Amino acid sequence: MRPTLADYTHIASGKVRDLYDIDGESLLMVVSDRISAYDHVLETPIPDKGRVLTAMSVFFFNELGVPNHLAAAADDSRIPEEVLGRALIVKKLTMIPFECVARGYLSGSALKDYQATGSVCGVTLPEGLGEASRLEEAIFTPATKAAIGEHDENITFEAVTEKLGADLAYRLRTETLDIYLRASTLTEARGLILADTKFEFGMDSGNNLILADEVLTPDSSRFWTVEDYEPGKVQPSFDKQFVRDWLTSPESGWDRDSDSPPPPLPDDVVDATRKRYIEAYERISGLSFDEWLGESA
Ligand SMILES: CCOC(=O)Cn1cc(-c2ncnc(N)c2C#N)cn1
Repeated sequence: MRPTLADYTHIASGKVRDLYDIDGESLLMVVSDRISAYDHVLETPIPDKGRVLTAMSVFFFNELGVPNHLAAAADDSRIPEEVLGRALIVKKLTMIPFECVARGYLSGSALKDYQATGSVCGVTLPEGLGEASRLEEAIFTPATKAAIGEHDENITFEAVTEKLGADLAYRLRTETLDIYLRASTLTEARGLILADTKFEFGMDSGNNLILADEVLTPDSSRFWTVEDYEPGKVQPSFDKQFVRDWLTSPESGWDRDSDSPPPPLPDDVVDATRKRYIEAYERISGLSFDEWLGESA
């Protein structure tokens, strides 16, 4: 008989994930079907999104072979039935208070910083770059962990060094870029560009650096298709473009610049988005989502 979520102590919530304490040493990371767009968490869930993103993290944790916070199998008996397939038992760590971001392409806040200063997180880039430019080599662009609703703030490697010391800062940069390079090579061979991604690390009781949080999911990364890649313009988001296009179409009746919340999504946008998440997982992992744990929504 599996426990229920009520048996665990809720300790934190993000936009789409919730964290529970199991026994002081292990946590339960629960991934919901919620989706965010334009800084809003939408009222319409995407069925199976939580299960797909959990399956993607598990695939990469296994594929990468670096020390990570997974503390049990995805079907461990301590995982409640209601979240089976979209929840993982993880080792409780002392989290490092920085987002460790690797970027192989220029987009988002990094592009804004580059356009303003010619550099990103103190890293000077060549002149003449624009939206979605591929960087000669991937860069480490750490950021502070913003509260919900706020944006992470890009900071310099020196600021990380000042806070954590040179050794740990250097290890974070090296680990982040190594994992990015390996993951982006794998995804690109399967037709998907990993433009950038965000890792979180923690320290265990043995003072070992451990890869934590979710890894290499569409929520923590930008994925574009190799086929449609065209530098110089905003690339379609592999997973969220149907949602973004509908929300900014006259059909939605929503004004992105207003304070009003986005309207509910139509079924066809929900279904197309659900299919994109599954496609991303199956193309990257080579596995069938039908084989993944839990009940399809
Ligand atoms: C609720 C959504 O926010 C997060 O999951 C971010 N977060 C992670 C932790 C964490 N804390 C201790 N040990 C861990 N293994 C982890 C992990 N992952 C705390 N916040």
